[in-house]
Amino acid sequence: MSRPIYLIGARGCGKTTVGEALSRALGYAFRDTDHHLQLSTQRSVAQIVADEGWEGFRARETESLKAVTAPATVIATGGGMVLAEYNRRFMREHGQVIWLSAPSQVLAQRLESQPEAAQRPTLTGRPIAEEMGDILRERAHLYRDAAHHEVNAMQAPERVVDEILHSLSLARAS
Ligand SMILES: Nc1ncnc2c1ncn2[C@@H]1O[C@H](COP(=O)(O)OP(=O)(O)OP(=O)(O)O)[C@@H](O)[C@H]1O
Ligand SMILES: O=C(O)C1=C[C@@H](O)[C@@H](O)[C@H](O)C1
Ligand SMILES: [Mg+2]
Repeated sequence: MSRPIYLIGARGCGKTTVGEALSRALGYAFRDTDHHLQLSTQRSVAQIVADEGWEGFRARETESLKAVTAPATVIATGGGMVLAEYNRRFMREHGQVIWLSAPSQVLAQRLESQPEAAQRPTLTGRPIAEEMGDILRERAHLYRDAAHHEVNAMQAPERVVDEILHSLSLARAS
């Protein structure tokens, strides 16, 4: 059975972009936890947070992770999926976990050119470049702990896909 592949990392690291390409390369399905939540609640992240707070959003995010988990599926996770220990353990136990890693300045530049504020409401109230620095300082160890493999997300998306495929074949051979 082909175990799911979970892509983790901060906002803007390319989980959705790379995940779609990786799923095509493998002939896998593609799911996205933020998108699943949006469809199942008919609300954006910003609306859920306004209605239920971040705590409510995080609880729904865990349900979304479980709902999309299936064999032969590439799963793009929300940037904060690793905050809960339950989610980190769930992903490691159910599949292969890949961290798309890039410096905060690169992430901030990408997000500035495509903000999508309804899906990415501010986490700290600070300007985006500062926020991404704070978020990576807080979360880098969680991404590292959750991941089976760390991949350089500053390369072109097709190179990122190749590096993931390489990591996975090494993982299978060992
Ligand atoms: N490897 C890459 N090189 C250059 N630009 C990229 C790369 N990956 C993604 N991008 C661009 O960065 C932006 C964010 O990408 P994407 O939406 O895939 O990130 P994400 O990790 O899914 O973010 P979120 O956690 O908010 O869902 C998009 O404009 C996308 O085109
Ligand atoms: O980094 C985060 O905490 C988030 C990232 C997005 O994918 C969404 O899940 C939401 O905006 C929260
Ligand atoms: Mg995404």
